[in-house]
Amino acid sequence: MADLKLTDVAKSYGDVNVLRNIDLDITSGEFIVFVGPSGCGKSTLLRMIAGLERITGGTLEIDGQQMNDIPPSQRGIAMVFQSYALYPHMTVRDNMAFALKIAGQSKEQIQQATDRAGKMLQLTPYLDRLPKALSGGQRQRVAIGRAIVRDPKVYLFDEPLSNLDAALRVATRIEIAQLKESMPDRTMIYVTHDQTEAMTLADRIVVLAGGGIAQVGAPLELYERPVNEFVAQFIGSPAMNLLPGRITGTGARTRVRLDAGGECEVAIPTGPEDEGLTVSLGVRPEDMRITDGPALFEGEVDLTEALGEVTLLYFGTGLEADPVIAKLPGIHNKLNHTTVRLTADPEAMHLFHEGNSLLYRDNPPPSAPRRMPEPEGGEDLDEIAKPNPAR
Ligand SMILES: Nc1ncnc2c1ncn2[C@@H]1O[C@H](COP(=O)(O)OP(=O)(O)OP(=O)(O)O)[C@@H](O)[C@H]1O
Repeated sequence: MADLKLTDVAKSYGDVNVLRNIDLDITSGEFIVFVGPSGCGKSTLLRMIAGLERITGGTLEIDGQQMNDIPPSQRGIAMVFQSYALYPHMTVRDNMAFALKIAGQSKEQIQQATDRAGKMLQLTPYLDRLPKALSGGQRQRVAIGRAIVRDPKVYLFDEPLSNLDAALRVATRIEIAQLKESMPDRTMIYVTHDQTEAMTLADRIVVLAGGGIAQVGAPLELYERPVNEFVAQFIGSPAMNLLPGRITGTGARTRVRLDAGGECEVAIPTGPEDEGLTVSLGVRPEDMRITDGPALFEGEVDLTEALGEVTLLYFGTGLEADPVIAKLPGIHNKLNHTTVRLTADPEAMHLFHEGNSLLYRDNPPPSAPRRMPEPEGGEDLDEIAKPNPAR
């Protein structure tokens, strides 16, 4: 068992508030991923859970026991760092055994634990090597092995794959997913900048922004039903297009006229009072397709990027929405500098008013935070994670 409960957790360094109002319930066995822009406090939050940073407000409980003042070694937690943090003069086995020796375990216990971890991580042939004789991926596996031998209740990973090249990243990501499957009752919390890691590893993603939580939810919930423009643009790559417009027809489906000229229908219900409301139409690049019929957007392609399986088309609109991006399956570099008409399915589009999704107006998701962070320190954060849309 390893349930974690964070209640109103805050962190400040002197006068600088880095995190505030963090409420989060993590259930035993969950794989939680923290994402958010650089400097939003992901590592700080992880380090507070580990006990490496003092919690300056609120409480952290693990299995019902308050942990604020419990030293890291007594929290039942192990942390894996981006930098591996291996002892260069010790063999792989000694690196993994180190914490167990300090804890006074017997030789047999240590041998058993390191053999087991070596086997789980396919490190058995390397147990007598020094870290310098290992690849980056193998070193990171040793770092994970050091955590495993201690058999913690909670694993914390701080960008563990970011020093690896692309192919090793994929291989090690899959190993971490398999590791989680082999330890279903262990809780894992993972910080990353990598969308693929977040989307594929997480049971739930926590999007941090502006010192607070913008949304918590299953990866596809955040992708399909973002609560606000910030989450909509943060999850998914390239980011969701946001096209300014106005509601011109209401009902079970909503009609929108875009400032750039196009028109479309969105499968989100609105009432007569919404007539004329200014909105942003959210369309993911991968949901756009070329049409001969009515278009929601028409423009000249400024640039194409053919990536093989998909082609990205970039359009300048002269509006705030620049550039509008479409992601089409296949190779379409001949479309460069041609005029293209684009549409998308009504079910695939989103509507935001003053930054917040109209989808949640009368029906806030349980994952949306109860209290929103106040913007602070001159950061332009007031559009992030507001309560449900005010009209
Ligand atoms: N010891 C410290 N003293 C003052 N400010 C700090 C200290 N440590 C971190 N910060 C600040 O706290 C904020 C959050 O830092 P943190 O490293 O947690 O962000 P992050 O989201 O993990 O960033 P990144 O994605 O770039 O790794 C940053 O603005 C950082 O400058």
